[in-house]
Amino acid sequence: MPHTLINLDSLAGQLVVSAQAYPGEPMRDPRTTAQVAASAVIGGAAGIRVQGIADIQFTRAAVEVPVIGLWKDGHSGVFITPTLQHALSCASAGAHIVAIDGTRRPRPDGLTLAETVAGIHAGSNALVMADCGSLDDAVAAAEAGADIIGTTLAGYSGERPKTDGPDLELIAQIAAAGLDAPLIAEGRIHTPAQARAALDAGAFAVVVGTAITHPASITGWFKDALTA
Ligand SMILES: CC(=O)N[C@H](C=O)[C@@H](O)[C@H](O)[C@H](O)COP(=O)(O)O
Repeated sequence: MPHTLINLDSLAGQLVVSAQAYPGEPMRDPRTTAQVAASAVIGGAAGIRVQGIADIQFTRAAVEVPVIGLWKDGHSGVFITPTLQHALSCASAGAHIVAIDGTRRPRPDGLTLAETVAGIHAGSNALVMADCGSLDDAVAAAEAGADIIGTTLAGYSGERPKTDGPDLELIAQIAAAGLDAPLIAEGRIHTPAQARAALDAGAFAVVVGTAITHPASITGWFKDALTA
């Protein structure tokens, strides 16, 4: 099956908005996710990233832009779309791009990253975004056939420090490596200036989540500023 339903050129230099509410939160409803996603598109998002099968389905129905889908299962280790079956479910739900753990850690189903990417390409028409946590991850993920490299797990997989803002050093390192797959900067991009800096560091596109779509966190930032 071809995995070319979308043209990645539409994301070049653009903003992708991640809309995710966490288990138990008031906004944890796929209809809400889709409404937030549609609002982000009105504001100029060229793509949307959402978590969960129902969220992918509702969001696909609500927006015309490419949808990056993932399935978080667990909270530690390999938890972003951890197995091939999780990934194929995301693709079946309508994700144009399936985001998966792209680190070099062992996967719960025992498959290698290359086998997982090949399985997604063979079993769906989705592209694969490898969520990486280091330069070594990114090099390995590109070699494994990932269509897109993300810095999503920088600061979360133990290989890189958890920087206050985006890990611009890593973004620059991966961009300089000249990998075959485009690089999407993701993780702790909290201001428009940081988004710009990520592009300037060599990213192909930028994902912003919390700073646009997570009101509890944003409210906390303001509250902390008032009480500090
Ligand atoms: C590490 C992890 O689980 N990242 C998740 C991946 O989908 C999300 O919780 C993040 O919100 C997303 O990556 C966007 O990043 P930020 O919210 O920092 O802009």
